[in-house]
Amino acid sequence: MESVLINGIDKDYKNGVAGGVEDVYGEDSATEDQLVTPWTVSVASGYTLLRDPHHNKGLAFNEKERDAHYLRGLLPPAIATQELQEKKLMHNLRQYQVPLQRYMAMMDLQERNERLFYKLLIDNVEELLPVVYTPTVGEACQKYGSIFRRPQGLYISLKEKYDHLLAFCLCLLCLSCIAVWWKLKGDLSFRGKVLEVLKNWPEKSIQVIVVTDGERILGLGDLGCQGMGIPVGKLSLYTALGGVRPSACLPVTIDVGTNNERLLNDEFYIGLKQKRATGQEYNELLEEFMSAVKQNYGEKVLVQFEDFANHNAFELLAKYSQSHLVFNDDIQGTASVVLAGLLAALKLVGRTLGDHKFLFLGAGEAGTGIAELIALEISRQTKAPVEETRKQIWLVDSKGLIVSSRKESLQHFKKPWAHEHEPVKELVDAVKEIKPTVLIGTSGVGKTFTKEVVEAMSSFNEKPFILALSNPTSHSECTAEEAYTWSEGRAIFASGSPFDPVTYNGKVFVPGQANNAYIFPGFGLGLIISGAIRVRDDMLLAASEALAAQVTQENYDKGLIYPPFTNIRKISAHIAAKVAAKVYELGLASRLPRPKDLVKHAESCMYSPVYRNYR
Ligand SMILES: O=C([O-])CC(=O)C(=O)O
Ligand SMILES: [Mg+2]
Repeated sequence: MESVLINGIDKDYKNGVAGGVEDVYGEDSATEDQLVTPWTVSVASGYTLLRDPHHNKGLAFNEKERDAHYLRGLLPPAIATQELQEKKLMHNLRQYQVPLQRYMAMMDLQERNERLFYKLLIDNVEELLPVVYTPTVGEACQKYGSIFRRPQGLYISLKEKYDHLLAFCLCLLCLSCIAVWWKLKGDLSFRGKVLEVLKNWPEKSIQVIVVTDGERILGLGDLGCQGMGIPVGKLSLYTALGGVRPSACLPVTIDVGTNNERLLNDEFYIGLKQKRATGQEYNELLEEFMSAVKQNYGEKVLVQFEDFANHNAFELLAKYSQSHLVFNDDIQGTASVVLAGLLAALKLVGRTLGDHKFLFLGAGEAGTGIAELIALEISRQTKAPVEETRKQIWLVDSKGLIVSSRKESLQHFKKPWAHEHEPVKELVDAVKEIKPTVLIGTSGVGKTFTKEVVEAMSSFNEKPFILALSNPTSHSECTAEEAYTWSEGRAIFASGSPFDPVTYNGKVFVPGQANNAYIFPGFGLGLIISGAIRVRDDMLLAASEALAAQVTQENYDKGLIYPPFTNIRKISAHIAAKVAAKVYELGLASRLPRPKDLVKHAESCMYSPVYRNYR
C-alpha cells in the first residue's frame, strides 16, 4: 500500500487520510476504497415538512404556503406570527418551576422548530442562558440517560472497535476466513471507522466541532457519554451568541468508557459500560478522529476541545495545535474572558495589570491557562520576559501553595508556577502570606472561599478582586452575596455561573459572569470569517481586548466588568472582527482578500433565525 507523510505522520494513502479534502460524496480517487453513504436530497412537504425542525414553522405557515406545501388540514386554521409563538413559548416556559423541565422544553423546541428555538434564545438571552447552559446543563448531563429522548450530536465510541473484534473472532472459527482476517488484521485499530461515522452525519459543510470525552464535565467530574449535553449546549451558543449557522455546527462525544461507578451501575446509562480506555488505545482513537475530521471537512474546520480532564487536555492542545485549527475552551477561552474582565476592572481599581499580584486556587486547565495569558499580557505591556512576569502569579493546588521545593513531583503544566517560598498548606494562609490583589478560584470545588479567606483579602485591599469561576453554581467558590457581605460591599466580584444581583446595606451590586461564553462564539466566528488555519495566543489577547472595550461607562457605574449578555451578538461581532484582523495580520487567513470593514462583514455573516417565506 502506498504511503505518504501527512503532518509528519506516516499514513496509508488509501485509508482515508490523504487527498479527498471535503470529499463528502466520495468522488476523489483517494477515497475509492471507502464506503460511501448514498445521501439524497428532496423537498419536504405536507406532514414531513411539519416534522422537519429545520423548516417547520408551526402555525406560522401562511395561507399560500399551506396550499403550496400540502399542509391543508394538517394545521388548525389560526395563523400565528413568529413573535406570537415566541410570546406563547416564553409564557409556557415560565410556568415551569424546575429548571430541568425548562431545559427539556427548550430541547424539545430545538428538535421541533429550530428557528423558533434560536429566536427565543437570542431575544431572551439573559433569561435562557442559565437554562440551556450552566448551571442547568450540568444537571441535564447528570441525568442525561433518564431524560434522553432523541439523540443529538455524533457519538464516536470504542464500541465500533469491539464490533470489529467480534466479527473477526467469528471469522476465526472458519478456517477459510483466516486469510481474510490476516489481511485485515492491521485494521484492528479504529482506522477508517471514524470517517465512516462522520459520514453518517447529515450535514456536509461543517465549520465548528465541539468535542468532549466527558471526563471533566464542568466541576462535576466524569460523566462519560452523558457529557454530550455540553457540546450540544456550547454549539447552541455558537449559533445564538456568535451567529454560526446551526447546520455548520457538529457536537461530538468520544466515548471511551467512564470511571464513574454510579453511571456504570445505572441501568439508564447511555454510554459504554466499561472503565475508561487510556494510553495508546485512547491516543489512537483521538488521532483517528482528528485525521478523519481534517479529511472530511478540510483544514479550516474549527475543533473546540471541551471538558477533557487535565491529563489529556494539555497534551491534545499542544499536539494538535501544530496541525489543526484547534482551541481549548477551558484553557484558552476561560483565560481570554478572565483577562478581559481584568483589563476592564483596571479602570475601576486603577493601576496597570503589571501592578497586581494574583493568587489562584486550582492549578488545572483554567488556572494555568489564565495565569499564562496574564503573564503574556504583562510581558507584552512591560516588555519584561514572560519568565519574569510569571513571578507575580501564584497558584494553590490540593497540596497547598505551588513552591519550588515541590517542583520534582509537579505535573509539567504546574512547573512554571513553582516559585521560591516556604511551603504553605491552606489557602487562607497563602492569602495572608502572598497578599494578592486578585483571587481566582478554578478548582471545581465549591465553598472554598470561606469568610476567613474573603475577610483576609479585604483586610489589605481597598477593592479586593474575587473571581469564583467553578461551575455549575453549586461548585462556585463562594456566592455573590457572600463575597459582597464578607468584604463589606468592597469586592469586585464575578463568577463562572450566574448569580442574581445582591442588595447590601441598601446598595445593589450586580455580579459579572466571567464565563467563556463571552469569548468562544465571537472568537470562533472570527476564525471562520477569515478562514483561519491555526490559533495563536495573540488572537486570544485580541479577543480579550475587544471584549474589555465593550464595557460601557454605564456598566462601570453599576460595578460591572463585563457587558450584559443582552448585547452579546454585537459584542461577538466586535470580538470576531478583532480576531479576524489578527488572523490576517499573522498571515494565517485563507479567505482573501481581507474585507475592509470586518465588523460589518462579521455581522453580515451571522445566522438570522427569522422565518423564511417558502415559494
Ligand atoms: O461551561 C461553562 O459554563 C464553562 C466551562 O467551560 C466549564 O466550566 O467547563
Ligand atoms: Mg468547559
